[in-house]
Amino acid sequence: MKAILTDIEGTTSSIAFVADVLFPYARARLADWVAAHPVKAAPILAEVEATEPGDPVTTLIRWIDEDRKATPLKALQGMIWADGYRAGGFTGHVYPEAAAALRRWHEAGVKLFVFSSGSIAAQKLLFGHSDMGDLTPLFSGYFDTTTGPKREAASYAAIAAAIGEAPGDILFLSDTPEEISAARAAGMEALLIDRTGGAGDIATFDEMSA
Ligand SMILES: CSCCC(=O)C(=O)COP(=O)(O)O
Ligand SMILES: [Mg+2]
Repeated sequence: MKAILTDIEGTTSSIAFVADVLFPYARARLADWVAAHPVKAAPILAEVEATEPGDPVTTLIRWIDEDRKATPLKALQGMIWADGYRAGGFTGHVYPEAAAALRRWHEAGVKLFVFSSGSIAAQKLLFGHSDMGDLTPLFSGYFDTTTGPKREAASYAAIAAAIGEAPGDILFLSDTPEEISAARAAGMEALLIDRTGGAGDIATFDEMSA
């Protein structure tokens, strides 16, 4: 493989970290953050209101509870999480074996990229302030849902074009079967990871180096 494209939640990082640390942090601070940053918040609130008429703050809090992968919500969450990372409130969870594999692949000359529903800013924060240290030097680029939905093949075709490699030379890793299907439909190699040891192709990144 010339490049590896990885998902975050459930793949490099635990679902529990996102659900039990990141989401509650943003949920508890969302209303105050919006009030304190009216200029940054305005375009996000307008986009939310255009999607769902009503009070956008109430909508955003419901979207967090529903784990909606909506681009404006993800942009706002990333801005709020920045405060938490910078204040040392938490570090980004990355499985030790995933961090080791990413370092190994980078060393071997494989280009590494991220594709997550979390905003690009949020991706850089998680890997930049991770339990395993600053992993951002390992990555050559980041993609989020501004490129396209993760369950649509066109998004993976667009990423391959942006990376500048043929889809068949790119390996995508994710814990979500619909994302794996979309990547394969675009011609990428793809492996489903199931960290519970269930029905995935792999359970850890170590199985890929075997
Ligand atoms: C980028 S950190 C925040 C994770 C997040 O908000 C999210 O929705 C993760 O989804 P993924 O596409 O990485 O499974
Ligand atoms: Mg995931």
